[in-house]
Formats: sequence, C-alpha cells, structure tokens
Amino acid sequence: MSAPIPLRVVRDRAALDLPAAEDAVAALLRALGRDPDSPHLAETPRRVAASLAEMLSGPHFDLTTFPNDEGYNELVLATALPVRSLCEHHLLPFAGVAHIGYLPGDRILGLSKLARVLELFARDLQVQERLTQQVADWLQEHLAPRGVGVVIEAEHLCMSMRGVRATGARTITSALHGVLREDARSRQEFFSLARTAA
Ligand SMILES: Nc1nc2c(ncn2[C@@H]2O[C@H](COP(=O)(O)OP(=O)(O)OP(=O)(O)O)[C@@H](O)[C@H]2O)c(=O)[nH]1
Ligand SMILES: [Zn+2]
Repeated sequence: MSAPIPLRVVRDRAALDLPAAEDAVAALLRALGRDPDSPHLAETPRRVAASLAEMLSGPHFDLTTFPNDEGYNELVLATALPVRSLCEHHLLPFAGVAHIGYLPGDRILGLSKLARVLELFARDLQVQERLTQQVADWLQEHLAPRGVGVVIEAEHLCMSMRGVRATGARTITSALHGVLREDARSRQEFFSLARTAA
C-alpha cells in the first residue's frame, strides 16, 4: 500500500512565455553585436529559449511513501545522485553530485523519489545553499523522518569558465535535520558514508 503525496511545487512549462523568451534572446544577441537573422544564428533564439524552458520546468510526479512495516530504523542513503542547476547570479550551470539520506519514522520513501525531489528544486534559478536546504526541508516536512541529511558537491561554471577561473574547484554544502543534526554519532555516520561515496 502506498500513499502518494502530491507535490506543491510544480514548474509548469506551459506557464513560460517561450515567444517572449525567444525575442529576448534575439535582442541579447543584437546587444552583443551579433546578427540573430544571419543563417548561423537564425535558430539560436528558439534553441536557447527551449533549453532554458527545459532546465527551468519539470514533470509532475507523486511522492510515493510506504508504511515502515519492518520498523527499519537505520540510515537510508542515496549517493552520487547527479545534480545540475542554473546559478541565479550568472545563469550559468552548476553540476555535481548529491548524497541524500534519512532516518525513517513511520513511513519509508520510494527510492527514486529522493532523486526526484532533488530534480524538482534543481530546475530553478538557484544558489547551491538554498537548493541543499530546500531538499532537506521538503523531506523533513513531507516524510516526517527522524532525521534528514543532504550533501551537494558541485562545480560552478561561473567560477571555472569566467571570473576567478578556478577550474575543478568544488563547492560542498550540507543541510541536516532531526537526529542527524542533533546526535554527533549519527551525524558522523552520515558524513562518513557520504564521503565514501564521493
Ligand atoms: N553563495 C553562493 N554564491 C554563488 C553561487 N553561485 C555563484 N555564486 C557567487 O555569486 C557571487 C556573485 O558576486 P558578484 O561580485 O556580484 O558577481 P561577479 O562580479 O560576477 O563575481 P566574480 O564571480 O567574483 O567575478 C560570486 O562570488 C559567485 O561565485 C552559489 O550557489 N552560492
Ligand atoms: Zn554564478
């Protein structure tokens, strides 16, 4: 038996104004001294608008949970989940991996849903700290586990392709709730398992 929890945050592609986005990309190309009407660039505004729409919207899904009938009360940890998002400061991608764990309470979660919750919040203009916190907060609120831990390790193109050009630098963020925050031993177990997976 499962009880789907409807997600409240759904980024609906239909709500995006694609023609306006295409016009804006054409205007941007003009402002950068490029000719959007040239044969090479004629399709570029459409492609850029479509790729942004793809990265900023996501499919609807339910968050399926199951009763924790076996009383499993150890850590459930999904490691090396791919994560990609867009930095809200530069509109450049940041990408890496996430490790998401929880200590079950009365219910356990369909395993794929950890990756889906991550995806839900990653399809937005983000900073890595907020993305990390949003995933942890959402799981805490909807699954009511005894604890939640989220670690994200990512490389930001705004730090490697331009600006400081720190190619290969990785940023690590974490967000903890419940036992994983309060209890030193549980916290240590979570971080050492997440580190092993890194
Ligand atoms: N905290 C945080 N900062 C981020 C993230 N992504 C990008 N940034 C930073 O946002 C900051 C924006 O700083 P500004 O000085 O306004 O922008 P900038 O002139 O382009 O900065 P530089 O990248 O240093 O050239 C930069 O330091 C970026 O590295 C993120 O996910 N979290
Ligand atoms: Zn940036």
